[in-house]
Amino acid sequence: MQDHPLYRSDSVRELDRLTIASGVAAIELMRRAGWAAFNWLQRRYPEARRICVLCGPGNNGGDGYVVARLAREAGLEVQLAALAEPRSDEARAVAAEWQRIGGSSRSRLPDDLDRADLIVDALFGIGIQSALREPAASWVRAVNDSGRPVLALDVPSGLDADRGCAVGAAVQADSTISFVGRKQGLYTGRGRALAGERQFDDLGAGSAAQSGISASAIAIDRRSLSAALPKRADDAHKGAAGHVLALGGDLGMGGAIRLAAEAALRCGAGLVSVATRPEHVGALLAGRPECMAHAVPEHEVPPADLLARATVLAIGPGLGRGGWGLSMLEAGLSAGKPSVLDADALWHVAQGARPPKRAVITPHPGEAARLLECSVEDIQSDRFAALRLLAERFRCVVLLKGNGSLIADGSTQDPTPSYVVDAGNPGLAVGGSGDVLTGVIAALLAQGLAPLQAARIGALLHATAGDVAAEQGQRGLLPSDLMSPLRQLINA
Ligand SMILES: NC(=O)C1=CN([C@@H]2O[C@H](COP(=O)(O)OP(=O)(O)OC[C@H]3O[C@@H](n4cnc5c(N)ncnc54)[C@H](O)[C@@H]3O)[C@@H](O)[C@H]2O)[C@H](O)CC1
Ligand SMILES: [K+]
Repeated sequence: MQDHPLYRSDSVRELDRLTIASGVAAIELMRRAGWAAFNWLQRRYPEARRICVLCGPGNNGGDGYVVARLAREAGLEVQLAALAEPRSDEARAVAAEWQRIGGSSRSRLPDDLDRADLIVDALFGIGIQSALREPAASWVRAVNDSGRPVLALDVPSGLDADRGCAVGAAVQADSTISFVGRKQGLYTGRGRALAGERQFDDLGAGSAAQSGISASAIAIDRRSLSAALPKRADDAHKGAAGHVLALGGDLGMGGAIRLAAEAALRCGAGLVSVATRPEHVGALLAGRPECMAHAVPEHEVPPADLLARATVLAIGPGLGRGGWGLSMLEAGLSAGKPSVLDADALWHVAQGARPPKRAVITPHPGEAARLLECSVEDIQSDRFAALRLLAERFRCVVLLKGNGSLIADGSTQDPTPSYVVDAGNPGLAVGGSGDVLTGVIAALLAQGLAPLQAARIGALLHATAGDVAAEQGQRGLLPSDLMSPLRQLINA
């Protein structure tokens, strides 16, 4: 599995401290950071000639002085502006090395920032915990307004490296190179967007695991897929891959349950049944005859023998918030089977319905806000904290959707790490995309994956399919466009 451990800033500081205690001088770490950043600069921006390095008062700024010196020694045209004098001994030392080779440092932002080929953001790293004060905030806004590519050192300045949010102004980076430990806040929410392309260098620091420092989360990407997918035996028969029963599709929302059912088929479920409004049965069978469709009129529930035959339930796509939807949900929950609860099923959960232990709930930030009785801003201001609260409250597997979806398992006593899906793009933020995800996870549950694994791999599969589909453009990406890449990836 290509899993990357992610850390909170305090753990990275501890690793930093242990590395220094092991005999690597702090200035040596800073020089290594500068070297790693300059090497990345040369690889990623080979055409850049005019570099503007912006240094802050802390050690992030120190990294910037090293980059400026290396760039000047390599013959690039380098301007350096310092927000304030460097504060630590090591930052002062590398600033002196910059001056020794003739480098100057102005205290005002260059007024020709927009003529730089590249801006190096060495203003702030993991040392901020609140909205940037002035003049830092104005410098950050000027950087973003310049329209020039930005290489951020360690963390885009202004971003909270633990929560993945920016309370005030924050740099929009083209790429970010982080040091020593990957910061969790760069992998989800706004942090994933602000970081741009991420690069990492451990600076030769000891591995966190060896130092007893535990990861706060684990990032999984498409390279994790093939090892984790359920394998199909050569003599497999359709019953071996389970039977998904999808419940939903209230009046006017027949497409949602169709998308979930088709995604379940495309991801290898052996049998897929749909229980939906009578009005949708004809169209559903015409469009996807591989499904079995059962009409559930008003005031009725899915037949007991159908619920008994299903191995997995997918409840929620187009379910609606009325009595019909609630009775469908209650019938499904009474079956006590591994279930995926999404969309309006979560609305009913917010009203008091309880997910079973072997459930996966898949709220987007708005649904999470309703479940936790807070605002969407609260959710997005610390997605990791929101995930833990949801897992603890509902005691099941939670998939918090969004840029860098998060997964945690609240059904066990011992806390499992949070998983971060390092894939996906804004093209997936369209109606129907969540219905497809519900079908994907249901298919993996039906093929025997445990709820946590089905949620992790299902979310990764769905996001990666979105990245494949987005190769033809993010705009106009329809959830139906995911079906073909899903089929390719599930057979990878
Ligand atoms: N282990 C590693 O990852 C390595 C880290 N290095 C670099 O060092 C920084 C962390 O340095 P630190 O001095 O602790 O913090 P910053 O450089 O981020 O700056 C903090 C600086 O900023 C001032 N400040 C704090 N809050 C605000 C605010 N809201 N508005 C304005 N100013 C603020 C505060 O006074 C501090 O002086 C890390 O990110 C790496 O880049 C090592 O060099 C390599 C190993
Ligand atoms: K920075």
